[in-house]
Amino acid sequence: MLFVPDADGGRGDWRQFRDWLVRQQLCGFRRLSPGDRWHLVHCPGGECRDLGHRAPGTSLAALAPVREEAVMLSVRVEGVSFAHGAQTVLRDIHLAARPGEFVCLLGPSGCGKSTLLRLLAGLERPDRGRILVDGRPIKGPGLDRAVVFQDYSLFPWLSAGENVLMAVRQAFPDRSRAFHHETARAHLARVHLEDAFDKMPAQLSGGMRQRAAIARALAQDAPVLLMDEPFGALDAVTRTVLQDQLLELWQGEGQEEPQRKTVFFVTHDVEEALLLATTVVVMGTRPGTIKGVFAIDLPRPRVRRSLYPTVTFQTQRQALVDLLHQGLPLDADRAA
Ligand SMILES: Nc1ncnc2c1ncn2[C@@H]1O[C@H](COP(=O)(O)OP(=O)(O)OP(=O)(O)O)[C@@H](O)[C@H]1O
Repeated sequence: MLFVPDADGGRGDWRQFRDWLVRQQLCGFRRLSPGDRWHLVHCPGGECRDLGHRAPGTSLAALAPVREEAVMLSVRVEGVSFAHGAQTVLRDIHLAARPGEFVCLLGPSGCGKSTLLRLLAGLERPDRGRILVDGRPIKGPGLDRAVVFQDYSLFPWLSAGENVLMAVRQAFPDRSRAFHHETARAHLARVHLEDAFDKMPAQLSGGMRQRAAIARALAQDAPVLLMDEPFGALDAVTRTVLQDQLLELWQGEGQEEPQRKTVFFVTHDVEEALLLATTVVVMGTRPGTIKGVFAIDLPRPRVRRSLYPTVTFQTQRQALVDLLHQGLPLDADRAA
């Protein structure tokens, strides 16, 4: 399942090839009608041309001259490098995500996952390269991107409900007070916190705080959701419950990917990445670079009890673990 394009440009399984082309910003994709096969769409000068269905093994050579803007890209990271003082943290990162893609950034501690997320959030600025959201270069934090961190995601001086209300007011400044309250309550109910509107963050458990933080992020109504190890500080049981709830919320937004939010989710947990992601980006360290990109074709809805024992899951898990440990002073077999 691992697909790292070879030097002469990507042969292999069609879906992997398709995803790779999108990531290289050579093409965009769309369904021409519901239930249709995916078609490759090439947009010279903004005018879309349907290149039809491409068979497995299509050579990139035939498409190599196609370098125009890709359609349907939600987020694009173009040649981003970043340093903290003399320490280069990220070097020449290229990434692209379609609307509704769930991208897990997976990598060892210190490889720059959180830094990349902070750059996507606009909390840091790249030293080189740029990041585009919906085709526009970002210049700082914006309402088009909601962020959930491992901690500190709620304002401690506001109740859970007021935290969510604040986001609703920002997203819908022209709507009525009643609408704001109703929407905030509805978002809390989506994460099963209907009774916590008046509770202060300090009165909530870690899992409840993160659910409230997710409710606040969803209330922002942003097309892009950035999550930095949101369940990292939680116990194993709460973590699995929240993973499932996050999947439900994300999938509940629509049957087709473009109707869902584009999610970037930082984790160092391989199983979490496989459970959640449509795409896993594996990062390497010193300095942070991208080692490989996996398109995760596991069926949805993903139910861990039936998914984990399958050969496909185990094979993909092992491939990710091997790639993660490549070049690290660890024995991959023992680490698995
Ligand atoms: N504010 C800072 N000042 C200086 N160096 C920093 C700062 N923040 C992060 N770094 C360094 O940048 C590198 C990448 O850090 P980052 O937190 O992005 O990694 P990470 O992959 O998210 O790690 P982890 O999984 O442990 O959270 C690390 O070497 C870290 O020490």
